[in-house]
Amino acid sequence: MPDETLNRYRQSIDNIDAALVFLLAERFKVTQAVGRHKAESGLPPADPGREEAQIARLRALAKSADLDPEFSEKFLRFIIDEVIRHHERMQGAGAA
Ligand SMILES: O=C(O)C(=O)C[C@]1(C(=O)O)C=C[C@@H](O)C=C1
Repeated sequence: MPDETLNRYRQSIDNIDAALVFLLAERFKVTQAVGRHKAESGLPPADPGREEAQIARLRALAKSADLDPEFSEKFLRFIIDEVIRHHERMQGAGAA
C-alpha cells in the first residue's frame, strides 16, 4: 500500500541530497583551484590553523542550527582530509 506521507518526506530528502551533491561539487571545484595555486606557490597542502578556525566556526553554526556539533566536525574533517589528499597528489604530480 503506498504511504503518501513517507513518499512526501522522501521527495524532500531527495531534493536535499541533490543540493548537497551540487554544493560539494562546487566546493571541490574551488579546492582544486586552491590545490593548483598551492602547488605553484610552494605552499603546504594542509593548513592546521585554518582548519581549527573552520571547525570552531562550523561547530558554533551547528549548535545554533540545532545540529550535533560532533557530527558537523566529523563531516568537515572527512571533506578536508579528502581535499588534502587531492592537494598532495597535485604536488606529487608537479614534482614528478
Ligand atoms: O584553505 C586552504 O588552505 C585549503 O586548502 C582548503 C581546506 C578546505 O578544504 O577547507 C583544505 C586544506 C587545508 O588544510 C585547509 C582548508
